[in-house]
Amino acid sequence: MRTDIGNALGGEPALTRDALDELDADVAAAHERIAAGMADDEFGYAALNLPETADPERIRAAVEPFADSEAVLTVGIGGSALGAATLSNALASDIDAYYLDNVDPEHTTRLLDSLDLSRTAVNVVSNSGTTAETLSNFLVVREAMESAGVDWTERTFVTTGPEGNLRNLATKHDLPALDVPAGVPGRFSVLSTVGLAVAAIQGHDIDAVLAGAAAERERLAGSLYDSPAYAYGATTYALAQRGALTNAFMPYAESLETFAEWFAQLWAESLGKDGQGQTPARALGATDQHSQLQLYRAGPRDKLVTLVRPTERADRDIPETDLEGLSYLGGESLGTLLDAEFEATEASLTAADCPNVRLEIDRVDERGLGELLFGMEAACVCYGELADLSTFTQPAVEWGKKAARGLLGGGEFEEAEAVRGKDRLVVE
Ligand SMILES: O=P(O)(O)OC[C@H]1O[C@H](O)[C@H](O)[C@@H](O)[C@@H]1O
Repeated sequence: MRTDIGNALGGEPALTRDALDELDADVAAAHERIAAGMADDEFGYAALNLPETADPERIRAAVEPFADSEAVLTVGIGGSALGAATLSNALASDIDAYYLDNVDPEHTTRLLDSLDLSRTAVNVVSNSGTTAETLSNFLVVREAMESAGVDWTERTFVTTGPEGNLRNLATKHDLPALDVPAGVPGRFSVLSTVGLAVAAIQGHDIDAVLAGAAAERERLAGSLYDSPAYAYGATTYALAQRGALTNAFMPYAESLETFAEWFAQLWAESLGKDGQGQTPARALGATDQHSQLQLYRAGPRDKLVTLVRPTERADRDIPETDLEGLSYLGGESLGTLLDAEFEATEASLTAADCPNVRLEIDRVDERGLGELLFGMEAACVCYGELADLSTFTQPAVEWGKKAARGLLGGGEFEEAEAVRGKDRLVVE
């Protein structure tokens, strides 16, 4: 992974060389903390050890019974779905991957009606084993399998922590079970059983994903000048301090669209606390040049734009044409055009003094994805250390989970009851 920072903000370099050197001293301290956490496999920091500690053999062995599937359906939400979806949506496979994360009944019904459940592997993923959306969706899927005459116990495996309803279910029905490694929060779990099982079923090279991540891990050092991951984490933090409170994450590759979703969870849930954080916005190049870019370039000066691209891709020529005004396109390729759009957006942002960061990998393949995934995780942890945040907790999300359970009668939650309907304006 390469990080290339366009360091303008409102006409001046946002980060002078002196400011960067000062920041670098803080990065050295942050790295010391991170390295100590990794050495002790502390909660959260343990995720940065996954390139070494994940066991691809074990993952492949666990999913082997499902190799004959024509599709794999993951039931999970948040960090229990987005990592796997990032990989499966980035890489082509003959085995289709589907995700049930939301509990939208129309979507669930439509999806289940479209699948041949007798040829589908079902992967139920929940670290806690208690998440209402996941367990509800699982019960619905199980019923659909039974109705279709499919023995659900033959086609289901779970990925979960040591305790909880899902673990009990796996034990009761003797389902194959993969363990969520200890100390790895959901949004940092893509390089574990949670993110890699689907990729393994789809025949992707999960060793290469881990090798890409390991290469980026090797480059974590006490200086932002030596580590593309820390360079990204430290400069996004410093730019946020200077007012760039939104980070528009804009890959120039259709295959990385879900990556932006995964990034949004990582950034929002890890860093959005104590009145701090940087709002992740999801965009896609070149499509969103024709919609969101107007705001990024000319709207409030509270943003940075992260442009992401592979430097190599399978290309496709644009046919020659004698259509008037279009001859400049003939003989070019779609890839050349996309690259020109990328460079033009970068120039456009720089010309308007909008900070922008370029992240590049060689290719959208297993290795490149491993680099980018690990790079963003390490960047996020670095940002969290610099901002003195508890990167690996999500109290605001827990509040909502408890409230939903309380409102459904699954437990008391007076705080939610107390504010229901408070200070609202209803217009009918
Ligand atoms: O894996 P689970 O325990 O089901 O949790 C799924 C998701 O639940 C919550 O929303 C957490 O904030 C997420 O970080 C987590 O990924």
